[in-house]
Amino acid sequence: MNAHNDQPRPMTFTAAPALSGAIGVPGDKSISHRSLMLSALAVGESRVEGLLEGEDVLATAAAMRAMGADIMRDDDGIWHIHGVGVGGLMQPATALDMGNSGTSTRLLMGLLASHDLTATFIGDASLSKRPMGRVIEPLSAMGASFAASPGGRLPLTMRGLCPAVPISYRLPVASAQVKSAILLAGLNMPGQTQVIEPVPTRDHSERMLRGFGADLEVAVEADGARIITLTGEAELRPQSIVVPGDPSSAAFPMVAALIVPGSRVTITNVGLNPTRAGLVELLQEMGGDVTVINPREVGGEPVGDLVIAASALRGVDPDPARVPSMVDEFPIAFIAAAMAQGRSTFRGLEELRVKESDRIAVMAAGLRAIGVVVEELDDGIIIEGRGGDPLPGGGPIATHLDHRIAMSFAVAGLASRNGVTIDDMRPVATSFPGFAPLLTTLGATG
Ligand SMILES: O=C(O)C1=C[C@@H](OP(=O)(O)O)[C@@H](O)[C@H](O)C1
Ligand SMILES: C=C(OP(=O)(O)O)C(=O)O
Repeated sequence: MNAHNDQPRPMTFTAAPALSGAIGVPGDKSISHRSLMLSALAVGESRVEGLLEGEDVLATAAAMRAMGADIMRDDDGIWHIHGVGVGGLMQPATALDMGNSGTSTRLLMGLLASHDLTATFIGDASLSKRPMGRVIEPLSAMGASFAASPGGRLPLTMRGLCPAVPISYRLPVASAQVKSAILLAGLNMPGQTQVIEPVPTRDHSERMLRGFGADLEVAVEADGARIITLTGEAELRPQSIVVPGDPSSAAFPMVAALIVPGSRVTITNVGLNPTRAGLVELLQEMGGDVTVINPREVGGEPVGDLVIAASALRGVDPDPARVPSMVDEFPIAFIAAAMAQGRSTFRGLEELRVKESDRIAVMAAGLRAIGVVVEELDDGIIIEGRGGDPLPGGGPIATHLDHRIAMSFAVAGLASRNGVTIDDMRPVATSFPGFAPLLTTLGATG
């Protein structure tokens, strides 16, 4: 968004002394988007504490305001949202600028598909390359119509239909964004909307829809497939929401603490929903000393504090079945693998090619640039671990407008001999404002 209009902001991260201290990370991005969207559909005032104030979430806030919700932040950092009721969104006067955010785009396409309005979605160069056909297809079956750029991409204009037609849809790709788009569309139509997910993906939409009072049921089949049924013409009640810290953001200081010798770091208030916690498990399997303390529930989500101590890591071959539970954490997991003893083989990662960047190709190029031996596969990567030897370092790493690439190589720099230069740190503001200063509070030099 606006940060992308000025000049690239390169930065070099260098070998850090042992990291230490206790930190918190900003609010969960997925839950923050959904908090704003669902609050905007409830009649009355909702209150959100701990909302992620990153560019992606601010794009969602701006879109909801443009369609009639009253959204303000008070001086204590609490967000207050006065919703318009299910079906009450207004025609936006101008194009909705989704910036870099796939979640904003796909969830809002769903939300608007069952409203009698026309909306145009635009985004930055990264978002404009990402496939929207995966939501256009089911939403078209519900009656919405689309004029998209070639390949089903942004900019696109959609015309919603009210009343729309409920569908039963089996997800062809494991995607919480597609699942959520369909469920959000289902709120404003008569009858039952059903999504069948063969592989479970993050379930924040289900938890939160229920929390706001929607009639939503989940049945689990013998083969593990989940059948989610939402009854439409829902009435949502305003809520008071506390957003837990984002496990996808905690991933970066977590790996930093494991790979910088002598480190011991505590990260408080981290969301540990099992559909999101795959990285913690993977790092433990690699020999990482990661302990969860004070497990508790915050706002309907499991949360805990993580205590991490530097560890000698071992290579892994993770089961592709766990990919959805850590889909955004692979770039930083690759950095952990680069420091481990032995080879790691990651497979089943084809979805990584359609994130903010092609995360397989971009990570492979970046790892090579800092002296790691890798082999890129169609659906993954093989990484030859350095057995704890510092990474040689180098750069500048091309981040391609991808926040997670920038943060992954920043962490690599902390365990490098000669430092790692990132070509542009601006994208980090989409999900983790304050990332570099937070590393500095742990003792990193940048
Ligand atoms: O639903 C969500 O909030 C998200 C779902 C995932 O995307 P996919 O549904 O494309 O896997 C994830 O990569 C993204 O960061 C957030
Ligand atoms: C893939 C991501 O987000 P989005 O799809 O919302 O752009 C991410 O944050 O890693």
